[in-house]
Amino acid sequence: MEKSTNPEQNHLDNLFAPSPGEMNHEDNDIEERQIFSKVILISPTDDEYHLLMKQLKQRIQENQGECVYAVGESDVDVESGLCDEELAASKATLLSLAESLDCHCTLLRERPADKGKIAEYLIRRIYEENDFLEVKVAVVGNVDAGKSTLLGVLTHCELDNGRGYSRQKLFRHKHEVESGRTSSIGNEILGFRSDGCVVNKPSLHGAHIDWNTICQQSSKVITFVDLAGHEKYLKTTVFGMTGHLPDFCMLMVGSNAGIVGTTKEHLGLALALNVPVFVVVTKIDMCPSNILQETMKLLVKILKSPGCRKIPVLVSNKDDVIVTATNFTSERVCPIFQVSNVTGQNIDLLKIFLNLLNCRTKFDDQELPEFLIDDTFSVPGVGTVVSGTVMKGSIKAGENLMLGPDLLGSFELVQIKSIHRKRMAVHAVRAGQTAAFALKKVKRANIRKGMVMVSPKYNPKAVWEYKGEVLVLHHPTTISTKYQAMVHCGSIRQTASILSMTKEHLRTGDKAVVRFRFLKNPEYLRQGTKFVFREGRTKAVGTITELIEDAPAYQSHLKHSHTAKNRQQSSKYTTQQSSSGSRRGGKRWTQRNNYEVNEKETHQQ
Ligand SMILES: Nc1nc2c(ncn2[C@@H]2O[C@H](COP(=O)(O)OP(=O)(O)OP(=O)(O)O)[C@@H](O)[C@H]2O)c(=O)[nH]1
Repeated sequence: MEKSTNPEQNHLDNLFAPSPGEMNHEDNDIEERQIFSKVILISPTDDEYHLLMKQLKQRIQENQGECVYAVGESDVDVESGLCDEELAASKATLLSLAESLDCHCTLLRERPADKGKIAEYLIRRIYEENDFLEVKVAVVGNVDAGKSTLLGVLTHCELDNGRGYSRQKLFRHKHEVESGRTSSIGNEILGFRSDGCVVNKPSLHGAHIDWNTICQQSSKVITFVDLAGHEKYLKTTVFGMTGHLPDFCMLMVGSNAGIVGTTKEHLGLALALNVPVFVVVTKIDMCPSNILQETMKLLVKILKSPGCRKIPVLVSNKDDVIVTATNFTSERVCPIFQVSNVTGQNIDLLKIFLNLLNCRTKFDDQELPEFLIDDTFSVPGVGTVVSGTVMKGSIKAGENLMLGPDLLGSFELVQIKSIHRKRMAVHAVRAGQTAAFALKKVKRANIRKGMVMVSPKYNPKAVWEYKGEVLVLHHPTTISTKYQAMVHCGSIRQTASILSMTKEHLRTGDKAVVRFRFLKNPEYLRQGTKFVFREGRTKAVGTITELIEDAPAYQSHLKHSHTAKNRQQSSKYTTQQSSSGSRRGGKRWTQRNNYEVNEKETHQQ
């Protein structure tokens, strides 16, 4: 079953909203024990069928469009499992339920039980043509771990030659092609149909993969945020982890090189930001088994250490994939894959795992809109374009939103000319989706990463100061007041100074409530947001606990802001020139109107 093209069928949101009749259904007539029994699907009565439908609908809604359903398993039965005939009858009921809810039902596996078998099915919503579920995976790991290569292999469905063939398809800058080293943030997409099959196909004659086709045919799209491995690009990597709001982190380790360079740093960052991690150990085709064993031993030791407290699980077959994927968000499980990009060993297991990953954050599209900007572009013929993530509500083309804060902390009303989602023109986007907006009458030079676009009803305010609960992950000596470091919070990246703290000094491992002040301009923050505070090897993480709205903008800051604004405006001319041909501006657009995010991000250190 492919994506639904029937408009009648496509009102899935309506379909998924509980109808009043259903809510009033006499659920109590059916004993709880009965409805949760393992035999309920074999031959349900009408009432039971309706209740099963309601339960399934709820599970799918709670899990953002899909769930794994185990037939023959139940908490209320003493013994689990069904015989073949019972499983077949249960499957027929499940298929009928799934079809009524416009979902696809795919068998994941059958496993032996106390009595007979248990069958696990993936029930996934069939989305309308331009809609799909989005899951973001940040790809981190040391230089040469094989990050770009694996992404090339996964998204272009072609194996590597061990000499950089696959990564050539992904590099975004000439110097990257020459050095073989990623320096910027890049995005790649892998689409899955509602039945779990991969949509991406090998590209003919090295052509770029067609995002439009992938998105149109997919029910789930995994966006990989490929982050640089080299230490000198750490700032870019931290920005990718905080600003691109990944659901999961894929930590890559070259089996022959082991846990070296930035590997631990990247793992620590993911743990600090509470992003679930899975590990992919590459190059197993060329690694002697004793070296592979050593790498695995050290990896497991680090993951189990008190700082990580993970439960490492080596994934070596489909059963392991299903168990780890279905327990991934809730448990401390850390799946480990051993793959070869050259022979393709275990790449299929990784794809099944990715297919089962689900978006971690629950977004509310009923609230007023809020959009976080993580990049800006100047597109010839289109104008200024901003890309980022819709955090709340839904946003339509033509809508007016408040854009800000500028260097003085003000917001201005702007109109959205048009919207792209994964390079496709769409009329609207909703919470949880990434998007690019073309803006009317706004100069690119006046927009920075970390700015937001929100509903005027929020009456948005920027703050110079905030308080946060901070944990120091590493500092060579002690941190005191007046200490300055870079704050990364969402897409915000600005130096801040410590004004006060609840302890006199902070050392590695210390916790305190710290009051920060931005040095350059006020920012739009939200309570509860996580942030990273770093400078060189010093690293601290925290959560914003209080926004100090009445903190003054000192005269010196105002002056600074004015000069910065003037400088920005004078650089505008150069930026616009560069966008119309020169490569120095860093963003060259090869295709008109093709302005979705991610492709080119030039911020290097
Ligand atoms: N034999 C073998 N070679 C691999 C494998 N994976 C990657 N390589 C090779 O390893 C080299 C480095 O791979 P990259 O993908 O550029 O590594 P990276 O982690 O993206 O490196 P940065 O972009 O610098 O962070 C390339 O020459 C790849 O062809 C593998 O599984 N087996």
